[in-house]
Amino acid sequence: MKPVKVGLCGLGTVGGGTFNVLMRNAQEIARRAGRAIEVAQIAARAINPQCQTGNTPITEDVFEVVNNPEIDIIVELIGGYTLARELVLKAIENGKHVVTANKALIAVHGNEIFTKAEEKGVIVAFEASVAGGIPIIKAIREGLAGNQINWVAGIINGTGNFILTEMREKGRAFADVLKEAQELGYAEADPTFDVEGIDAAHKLTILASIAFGIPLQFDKAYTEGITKLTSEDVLYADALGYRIKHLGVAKRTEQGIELRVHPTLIPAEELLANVNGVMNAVMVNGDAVGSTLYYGAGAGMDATASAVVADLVDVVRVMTSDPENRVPHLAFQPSALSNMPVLAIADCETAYYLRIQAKDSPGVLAQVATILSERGINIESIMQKELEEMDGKVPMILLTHKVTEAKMNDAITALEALEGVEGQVVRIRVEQLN
Ligand SMILES: NC(=O)c1ccc[n+]([C@@H]2O[C@H](COP(=O)([O-])OP(=O)(O)OC[C@H]3O[C@@H](n4cnc5c(N)ncnc54)[C@H](O)[C@@H]3O)[C@@H](O)[C@H]2O)c1
Ligand SMILES: N[C@@H](CCO)C(=O)O
Ligand code: NA
Repeated sequence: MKPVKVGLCGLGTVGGGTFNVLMRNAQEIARRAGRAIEVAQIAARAINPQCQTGNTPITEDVFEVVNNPEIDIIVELIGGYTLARELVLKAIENGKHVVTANKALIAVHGNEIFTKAEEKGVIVAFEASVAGGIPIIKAIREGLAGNQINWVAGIINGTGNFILTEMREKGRAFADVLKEAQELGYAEADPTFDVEGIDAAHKLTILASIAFGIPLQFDKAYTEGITKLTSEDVLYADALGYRIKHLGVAKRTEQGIELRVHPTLIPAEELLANVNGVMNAVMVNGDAVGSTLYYGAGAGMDATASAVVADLVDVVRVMTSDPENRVPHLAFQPSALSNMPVLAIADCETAYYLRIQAKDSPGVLAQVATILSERGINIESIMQKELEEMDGKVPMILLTHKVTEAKMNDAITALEALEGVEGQVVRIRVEQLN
């Protein structure tokens, strides 16, 4: 059979990795796909120096590739929302299948893109967009198709996890570790996407859609990054038997779907608490299967290429099949997507870690306890063991039982108004994952 022709748009970290894996494993890939997969043309401005592109034609104009009639599949690895959207829509219009690693594109424009793809009978595959090399899309969309999914919780930004790990284990400075993550090719073009939780929210939006069968709703995701975390809280969390991880949580409740990304205390013995460096891990809980865990490299050249190439093999295997019988883009049939609401963060419910800077007066603890109990917030434990005592102020650390964010906001406002409390109360959500 003739080789399938691929147009590779972008030859940076992921594009370069994809090109190299396609070359290195060409025979294995052809044995799996049933046909050879050939990169017929590349569009890129910057060329990954780790790539030997040989005779493969290279242009700077992505539309030259997208409009090349020889090409069957477009691989979009340039990133961003605007040009990527235009080129993917043009590829679909031209009847080409698309493979992308671009979670920003899918989370924000996915509903439009999938609708157009379904009209045209082409596939848009996006495994590399979530958790890099981990085949999490495939696992949820296909492997868990018999379940009602209850929740998904994951460490889904490699850069952020790398930063938190290096800070905790080696005491390195935030900016220094971020710079290294950029040099290693882990970070987004704009690294605030990584450290402010936007990238994780893009990925969580995608996971929630395929887990619960809801349209992509990135604008409803609650997003909090890791930039405000202090080493003090990391130490106190350790002392309490927890680790702080940057987590994405999508949970089905009776009221709707919780969709939130934020730093989270996780009991130190939990598997997710021990996922370090650039590694990602996603836990998925289904009513039939129970909890399952998927672990692997969340970013990087070859690991991400692994997912891009797997998508290419998938597309080659099914491109001649009847579009009606393919795995739906968002796991559920497009006509069967549900309108289950995504909850505002005020309506989400978690346990909390609170750090209150109390003046060293014995009355403060009683006042704090009263404020919490008046709002039905139960205290799980209190720590005041003065890891650090400065200027007569003693940090009071509390763990609470589960409560809605709205009630906690109200309690924190009251706590901050207390005479014996200084500055702002630090709050970090706590997740038990069971
Ligand atoms: N780096 C990772 O580990 C990783 C992992 C998973 C997903 N992703 C996603 O993969 C995509 C690519 O990321 P990357 O890290 O490889 O980026 P990169 O910056 O290393 O590479 C981008 C490539 O696109 C090309 N490009 C950009 N704008 C262009 C334009 N206007 N015309 C022609 N070429 C253009 C660049 O020249 C370069 O070759 C992004 O969507 C990113 O979110 C990255
Ligand atoms: N910047 C992303 C790349 C992988 O999607 C991360 O660090 O996880
Ligand atoms: Na993946």
